[in-house]
Amino acid sequence: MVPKLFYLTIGWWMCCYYHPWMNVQGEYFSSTEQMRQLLKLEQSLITSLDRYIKLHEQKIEFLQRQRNLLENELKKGLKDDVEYASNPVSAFLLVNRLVTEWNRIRTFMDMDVGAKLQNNTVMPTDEDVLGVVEGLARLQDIYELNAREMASGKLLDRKIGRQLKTSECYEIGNKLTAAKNYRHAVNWLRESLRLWTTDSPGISKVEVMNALSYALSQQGEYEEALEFTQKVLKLQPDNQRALSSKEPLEKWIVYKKEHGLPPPVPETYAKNYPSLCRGDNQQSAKDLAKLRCRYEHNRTPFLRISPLKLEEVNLDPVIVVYHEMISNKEIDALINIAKPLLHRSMVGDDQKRTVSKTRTSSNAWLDDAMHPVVRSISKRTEDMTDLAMSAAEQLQVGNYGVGGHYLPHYDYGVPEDGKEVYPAIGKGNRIATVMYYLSDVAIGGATVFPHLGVGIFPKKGSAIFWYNLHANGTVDTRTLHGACPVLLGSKW
Ligand SMILES: O=C(O)CCC(=O)C(=O)O
Ligand SMILES: [Fe+2]
Repeated sequence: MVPKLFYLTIGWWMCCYYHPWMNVQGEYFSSTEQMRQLLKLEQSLITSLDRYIKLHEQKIEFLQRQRNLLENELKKGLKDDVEYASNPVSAFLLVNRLVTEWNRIRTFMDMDVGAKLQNNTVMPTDEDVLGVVEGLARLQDIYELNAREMASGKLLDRKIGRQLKTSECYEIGNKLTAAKNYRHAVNWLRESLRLWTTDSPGISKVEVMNALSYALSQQGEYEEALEFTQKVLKLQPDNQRALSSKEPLEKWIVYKKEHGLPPPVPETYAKNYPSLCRGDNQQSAKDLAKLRCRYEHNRTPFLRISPLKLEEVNLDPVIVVYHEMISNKEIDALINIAKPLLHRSMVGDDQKRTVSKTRTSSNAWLDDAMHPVVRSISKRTEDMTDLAMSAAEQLQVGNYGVGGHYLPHYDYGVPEDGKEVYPAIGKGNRIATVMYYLSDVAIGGATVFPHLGVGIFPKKGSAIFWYNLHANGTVDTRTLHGACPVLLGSKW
């Protein structure tokens, strides 16, 4: 007799997980803070997968027990099948088993265990993958990093990670190809091929060579592309991808010989920008000799009690650094207030604000009313600049992740004739900028002024100040400035 175990409805796998803290909105790649959420997401996916596996194991165990009971019954029948089949009671049991019990088993087998892979957090998207890969290519450009060194886990002579595997280099190369960044794709695919051994899991040499051939061809390197295609065909004469690219490559080689090709367009940056990012200050020795450090102690009553440590960085236009302007405690408070408000930074004016590759960071706007620390920073900024904060915008907190940057730009706006610059704010143009560094950055992340040859590296607690406009209110184009990509660390 088969016990009616199936009647015990399987309530124990009806459960639901929910992590309220995991509800970040997309665009993870734009800051370290958002990327950090992804580690939490992965952790919860693992927990959820564990649960799913466990429930499946329980389901299998249960089915196994049922199977054994049914088999015992069957064995009894087979022992004397004629008798079993002709006995009205056992005949009933047989038919009943097949109709009822086996149906239950079938239903049970199809039953969901009630656990799904949890993704109540917004999963990162292809756009995030692209963002990270573009950030990586940008870092390679600006900091002159080659794929082989990066793959070995080194960053400018610092060991920061493990050696990458052939499949990981292949992944990066492929994503760069998808981003049409063939120059970097070629280098990563070459590295993948160099690292390839017969033990490399998950990736065949043929796949790498095909990918490399394609990226090379997109760079106009048809000859080498063809060499790889031919190597593929030697290993796999019927490889479809190689077969279909061979002929076009041969044609392109002939075309290139006859007509030549336009040179590839290199990534262009404002003059001096990459070298300033790498730390090559370009002020003349004569200009540097005029710069001073001093205490500012007599402009306001507050400064008498608490003088400010000022370092001149440039005299015309004036750029200064104030040291030790904000305490670690205040920084922690500001960051904590900003964290839940962070979203992808925009560019443009009030009329048209958009997400742009020229600025990859996250930011949040804080109002004085939100917290005493915001008010106190506003007050301090007033003491520092001698400018009234009544005409200032809210405090903006920004966070850049690895590869995050802000290409050279002006902080002032240039309105159409007769129009207000920032109508939504209605306070005229941005006279000056004050920027507090709320973190150190392990490598990179400088604020640079390409026209002036000035580069300032973030130092936690210091603040920089400059005027965007001349004293007569016209714009000062020498204030072009940008935030270099963060190479290692998180910039606040
Ligand atoms: O992060 C920096 O170093 C510069 C930021 C900046 O220029 C801006 O937010 O306007
Ligand atoms: Fe700026």
